[in-house]
Amino acid sequence: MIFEVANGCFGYGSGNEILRNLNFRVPEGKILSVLGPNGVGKTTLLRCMMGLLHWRKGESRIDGKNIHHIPVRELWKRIAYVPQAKGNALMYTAEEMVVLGRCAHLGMMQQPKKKDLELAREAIEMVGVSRLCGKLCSQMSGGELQMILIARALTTQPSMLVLDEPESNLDFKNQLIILDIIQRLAAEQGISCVFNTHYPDHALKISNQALLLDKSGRYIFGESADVINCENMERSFEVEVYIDHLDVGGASIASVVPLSIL
Ligand SMILES: Nc1ncnc2c1ncn2[C@@H]1O[C@H](COP(=O)(O)OP(=O)(O)OP(=O)(O)O)[C@@H](O)[C@H]1O
Repeated sequence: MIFEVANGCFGYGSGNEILRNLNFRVPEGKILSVLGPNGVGKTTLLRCMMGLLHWRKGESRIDGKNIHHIPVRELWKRIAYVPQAKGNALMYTAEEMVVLGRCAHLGMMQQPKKKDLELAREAIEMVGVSRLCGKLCSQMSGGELQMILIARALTTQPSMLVLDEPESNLDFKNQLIILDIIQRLAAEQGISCVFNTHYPDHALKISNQALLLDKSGRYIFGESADVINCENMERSFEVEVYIDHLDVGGASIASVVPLSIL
């Protein structure tokens, strides 16, 4: 599946445009990271991309087709969204919450079948949180709920996974688990992934492409290593940035360090 935004413009209500003339494409099996300062419009961008908010101008396309011309159920079979883990801790157990990922695949009033439950359990195992199966989401920590929401998205078996700051709330190990899952889904199953992040190191580690927003409404889109450089990061975040590459066991790992406020 090829996902595309053509001339996307958005502002809330009658307010100023916060996203202006966005043009980018996510090819099948590629990973796009979205970066930018707090409040610049990253979550808004994800929501516009998926049609949860309407572009003022422009459109989102899947394989060349405006997503608003795709039936809703069909769309949510193809896209799975992991919102930030806050405010949606309903009275479901972890397992029930993850099975909800199968909703778009079930008919009206249809109960999940054995296969749906198996897929849910596989996803729970994949993210390594089987111990949480019977626990109520309302009684989970932010990080635990985040892992469950990611499992729910995997249960959908989407063509594209959209994640809003998937590593926030997570400890080092769980951050690596999630980054590894995203990389494997893309490489092994051709699933495209788009994720917002405040960790440029993570973007450089796993994303093929990056989209960097700044508060003036400008953006830079391209290969991650070209976009996430000192000059662009300094202009977007208004901080002095140092980028180093650590040689660890023959692998080069990028480290992006904020030095001082400009
Ligand atoms: N429903 C809304 N109505 C009006 N303005 C909104 C609404 N939701 C968000 N905004 C504003 O739009 C701007 C972009 O918000 P958004 O949540 O997309 O930013 P973000 O880049 O994801 O931020 P963060 O990094 O802090 O999560 C912010 O100024 C925010 O206050």
